[in-house]
Amino acid sequence: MSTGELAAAGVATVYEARGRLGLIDESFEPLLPGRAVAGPARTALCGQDDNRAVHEVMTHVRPGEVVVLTMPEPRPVALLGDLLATQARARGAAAVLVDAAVRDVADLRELGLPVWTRWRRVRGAGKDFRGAVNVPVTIGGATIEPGDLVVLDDDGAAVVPAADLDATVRAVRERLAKEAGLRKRWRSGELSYDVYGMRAQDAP
Ligand SMILES: O=C([O-])CC(=O)C(=O)O
Ligand SMILES: [Mg+2]
Repeated sequence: MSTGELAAAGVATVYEARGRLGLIDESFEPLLPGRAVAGPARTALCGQDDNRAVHEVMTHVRPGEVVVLTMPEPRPVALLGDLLATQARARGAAAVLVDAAVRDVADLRELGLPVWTRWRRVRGAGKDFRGAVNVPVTIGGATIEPGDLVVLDDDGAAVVPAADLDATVRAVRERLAKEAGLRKRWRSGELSYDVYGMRAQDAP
């Protein structure tokens, strides 16, 4: 399976298939709604309100990666705008996940690189603190190690540890098959309330 298969399955399915693990439990706005992406994480933990580490992490980005940006206390400060995103795009990044703000939103959309962000805000970041790149980061209660698979869609974001990828792929395929079977039944008019025995249980 390709990471594309996990992207197509979607965040909710990947999370459920893993037994409700790996949810990045935070609200993100997809600047390009409708896009679904999965790719290995390339991480930067910025200094507080500072994006020097974003400049540095661009030197590491490889094609297909999801660039993950955070800072010690996420705040609506713009870590990324069109100039930095243009570098990510040129290096072949699949997406950027920003646990802070972005700006130049119209240009980011024009660029076509899908960006998920916690806030849109113009307030600029400093360039004074090195921060750290290629380190584990924690976002929305989930720890993302560099190289872990990050899945993004209109629902939000989830992470799959690199070591769990094969097992996750199997579990996702099973879940998709199960959901396809259920969808067929619900389409034909059957009701989960009956099929799952809830009506019988709730009967007086
Ligand atoms: O320069 C910055 O700090 C962020 C920005 O607006 C850009 O990348 O275009
Ligand atoms: Mg800018």
